[in-house]
Amino acid sequence: MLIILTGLPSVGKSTFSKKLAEILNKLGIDVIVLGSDMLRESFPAWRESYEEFIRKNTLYLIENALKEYWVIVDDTNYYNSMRRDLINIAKKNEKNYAIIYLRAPLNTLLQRNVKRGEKIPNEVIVEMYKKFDEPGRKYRWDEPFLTVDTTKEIDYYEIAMRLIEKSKKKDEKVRDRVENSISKDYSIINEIDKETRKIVGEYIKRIKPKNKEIDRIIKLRKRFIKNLKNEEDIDVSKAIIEFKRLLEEEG
Ligand SMILES: Nc1ncnc2c1ncn2[C@@H]1O[C@H](COP(=O)(O)OP(=O)(O)OP(=O)(O)O)[C@@H](O)[C@H]1O
Repeated sequence: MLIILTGLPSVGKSTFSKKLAEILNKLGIDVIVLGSDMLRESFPAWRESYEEFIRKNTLYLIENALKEYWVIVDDTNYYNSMRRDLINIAKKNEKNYAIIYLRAPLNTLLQRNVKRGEKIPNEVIVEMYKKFDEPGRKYRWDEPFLTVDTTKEIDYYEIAMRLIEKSKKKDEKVRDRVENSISKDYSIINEIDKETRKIVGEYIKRIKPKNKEIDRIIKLRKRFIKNLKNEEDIDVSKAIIEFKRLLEEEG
């Protein structure tokens, strides 16, 4: 299992990793916490030119560890491309993965950062906060398994149990198949949604109903789409015929 943490500096990723690893270890799971800071801090000084080496070798370490152990990635994983690289490692090795998004209000981050000596200037955190690529906002694959507010009490035991539960589920390939079929259903409903809007438009033009009746027709269409979402194996043409019949009968 690959646990991908993401969150801004000072949100509490290292604290969280350590505590979660301790609980998982107590529950009998061999787990290692890895992050790019391990390599970064092994250089006596920081240079931009080291960053590519650090990135590549952190991924290399993670992939090798994942073959044997659970891995918690203690990194900011600021861009969704970083999370995607990690997910690809999990998939390649047929392991489950879970993104855990740690969050806290900006003020809390700044206060914690000052308290630990402001190694990163507060202005940098403010800029990062503004631009942070929140997990799941753009892509479904990037959706967090859990979002943890680090200003509240964290139930590590509950989190560990949920991760163990997830690790027992079928591998990512099966999950991908399920996700693909969900997105297929979604695009079918979209198509029916568009088509029924057109039908309603033409119907209204033809019949010229009063305002009150128009409202009822609009509601009828909405209800039809809503009910469709609970159905399996939706057929576009059958659904359109059914909607036209409904409109003629109840419209
Ligand atoms: N849940 C929490 N409640 C209160 N303080 C916390 C919490 N988690 C972490 N802290 C404090 O916030 C500071 C930053 O924590 P930590 O090093 O775990 O953050 P981080 O997200 O790993 O930061 P970075 O990305 O810069 O390494 C530390 O001083 C830590 O004691």
